[in-house]
Amino acid sequence: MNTMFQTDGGTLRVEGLRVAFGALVALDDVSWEVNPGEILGIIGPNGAGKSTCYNAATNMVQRTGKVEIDGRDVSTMPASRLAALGLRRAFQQNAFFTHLTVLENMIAVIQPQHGTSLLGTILRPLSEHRRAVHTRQVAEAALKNMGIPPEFHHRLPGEIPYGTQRMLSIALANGTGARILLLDEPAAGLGGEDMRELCDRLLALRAGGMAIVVIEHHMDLVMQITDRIVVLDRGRRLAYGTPSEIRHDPDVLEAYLGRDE
Ligand SMILES: Nc1ncnc2c1ncn2[C@@H]1O[C@H](COP(=O)(O)OP(=O)(O)OP(=O)(O)O)[C@@H](O)[C@H]1O
Repeated sequence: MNTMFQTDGGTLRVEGLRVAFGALVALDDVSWEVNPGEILGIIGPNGAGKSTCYNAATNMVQRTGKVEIDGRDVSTMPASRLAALGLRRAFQQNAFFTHLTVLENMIAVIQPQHGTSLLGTILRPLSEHRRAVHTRQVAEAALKNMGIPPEFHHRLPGEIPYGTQRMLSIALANGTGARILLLDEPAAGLGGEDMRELCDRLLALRAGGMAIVVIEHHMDLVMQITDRIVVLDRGRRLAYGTPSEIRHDPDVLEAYLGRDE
């Protein structure tokens, strides 16, 4: 196994999440957890509350309920500090700096941990130069780990194939130091070969110890790679279990899997 994938994964646990937008209860008493080396799937019909779950878990929306990382209550911690604890989120829309190359995007993301400073460049130019070279190497390795080959590193994100763009958005969320990754429909718009590539990469991240949560509409992918699944329906947790348990759950079959979507 590629040791670059090794990570000190974390445990994210949410308990009794509740979010209301006026009279609409978008999330009602929802609990789940994901541990190092696990993939948790969140599924449900449109409007079931999946994205709101992420917003609630990352303290980006007003809610009640509890969020814990490694047993520590982080319910009131700002989203930026959660990122420093290793909780990272990749959005469904590929969010890149469109005028920077693929490599520059990666460097921008990892700069806080590995980067150079203006003052340092003026006062200690040689050591800052070494740091810049090191940052670039770390960025190149992070891109290669997500299957983004060197020939794309100097292109703009909009110029690389769509499947590779999806990998780039995961690589950027991962950056360095990610321990828990929240992915929003990572397979959206992907074809067969790209889908297989995505599965392989996610399984490699899991094998390296990362805790991963995926919101996903592609049932094949969810059933294939997840350890546990949360099924949401109209803001409530309809079922929670292994793929096999979910596949045979009568409530799930009736409410979601049985529908033509
Ligand atoms: N900021 C908001 N203000 C008002 N209502 C909202 C807001 N965000 C979400 N909702 C509502 O909350 C419910 C849950 O939305 P959410 O986006 O979490 O669903 P979802 O399961 O992610 O759906 P999809 O699969 O379509 O992305 C929906 O009824 C949605 O319209």
